[in-house]
Amino acid sequence: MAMAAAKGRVLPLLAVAAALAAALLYRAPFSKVSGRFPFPRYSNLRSLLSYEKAEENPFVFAEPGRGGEGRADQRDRRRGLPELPAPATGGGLRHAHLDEPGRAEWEGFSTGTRAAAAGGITTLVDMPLNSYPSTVSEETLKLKLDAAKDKLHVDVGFWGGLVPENALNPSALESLLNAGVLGLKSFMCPSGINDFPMTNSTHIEEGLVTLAKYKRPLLIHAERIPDVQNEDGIDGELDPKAYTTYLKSRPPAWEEAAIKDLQHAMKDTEIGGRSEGAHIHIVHLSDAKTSLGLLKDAKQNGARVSVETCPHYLAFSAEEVPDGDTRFKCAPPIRDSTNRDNLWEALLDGHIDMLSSDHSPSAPDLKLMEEGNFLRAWGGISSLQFVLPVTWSHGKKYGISLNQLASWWSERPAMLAGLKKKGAVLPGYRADIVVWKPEAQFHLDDSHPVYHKHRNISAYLGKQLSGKILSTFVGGNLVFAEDKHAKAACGAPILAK
Ligand SMILES: NC(=O)N[C@H]1NC(=O)NC1=O
Repeated sequence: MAMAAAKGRVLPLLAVAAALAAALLYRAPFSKVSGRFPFPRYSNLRSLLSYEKAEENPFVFAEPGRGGEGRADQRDRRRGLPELPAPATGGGLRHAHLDEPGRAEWEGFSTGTRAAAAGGITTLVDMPLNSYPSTVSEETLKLKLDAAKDKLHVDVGFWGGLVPENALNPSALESLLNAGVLGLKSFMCPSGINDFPMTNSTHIEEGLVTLAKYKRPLLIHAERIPDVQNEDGIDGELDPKAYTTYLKSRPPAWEEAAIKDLQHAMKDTEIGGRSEGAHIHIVHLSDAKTSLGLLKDAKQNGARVSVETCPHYLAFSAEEVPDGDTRFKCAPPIRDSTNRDNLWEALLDGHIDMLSSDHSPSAPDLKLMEEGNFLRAWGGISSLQFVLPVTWSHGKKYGISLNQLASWWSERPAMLAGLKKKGAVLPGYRADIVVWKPEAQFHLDDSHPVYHKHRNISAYLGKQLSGKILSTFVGGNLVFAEDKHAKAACGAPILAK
């Protein structure tokens, strides 16, 4: 698609040209991370390029002789945006449930990637569950690729599933990894989807041995039903519409129990351990107390472990979730405001390594919005299009910088997924860029375009946010600008080699 479409009246508004992962001015604060982050490769990266700085620093994307001049065209830059030569790079990256094939009525490759493009996201990694069948074998990955054909508006990689059926079978896992999944994902509690059963610590420890050979990560949903439930646990008398009931049904003890169970597996990833070279990544941490403390200790002891949290844990608090409003139901749950502040602190201190959307929509009827039953409704937040402005809008109160945002949303997720040509603006990298106006406010009212399949199940509707996406480039192609998508779906599937 022609770059010429990027020019015109949008571009003088350019405030920040941010490859969300990339940077020309930034040193990632790895020194502040407790323990070692498993991939210190980008420790001298420079990040966001502000419009003002773009005047001083030519916007260099390509190596000379590789599809461009290697620097911005002067005339184009005066108009606000450099002409982007083809093999450049950067990229905001999120993991999300796109639900196709099999549950396309929940989301889909076309709707999900259009929402991503509109939200300034250039790369997604699709979760292995909520689609049917789950992505647990070479054959089921092939079904994913077939379902995604000609539907991708941004680049999409795939996590595979670690489930009891393949976990103890190294050749099955190898065939899935050889087919190109970027890593594996497993659950330590029921996943909500019958065809994606949970794993125990033996499955995880064995799976890690195979993953170590491939140097690809295992993402873990770390909640486990404790052997002994606390007396505060749910009993039949409590009102299922009350958010406090849901909170009691899924206390921090679930996250703690899972992480305690993983201690042996984490130790195995240390130098000299049985699965040295493997990497455990804890998805969507909510408990900022004991669970986070256990992870800090494991990192400090040399385990190869990282952890993410999600915008919904940073934007909302239990106190403000209205009773019966199941749009806010997710697992683990959104906890109280002190916990939220502690998550921000841990993110800023480097104890939480990165962010992820965990966009997990369903068909609206499964959210039981009329009944308002928190115990029976689908658990999952629908958010993909909004995660960048949400994090920015809320993070400003905690003093975050644009460069930190780029690190949490792009550099580190790209490292986790092993995407060597994404996550930075560097010669030879894919030209993945979002152009946005961080200070521009907008209201997510009924007239605001939403590209997810089901707008009404998102807890962010009605909120005032700041950070308007002006345009999104994927691999040098302008995929979204002036509230419109490119006609062609020019995103690419990403397979590990
Ligand atoms: N199955 C599924 O998408 N589960 C997700 N939903 C959620 O709230 N947490 C999850 O892991």
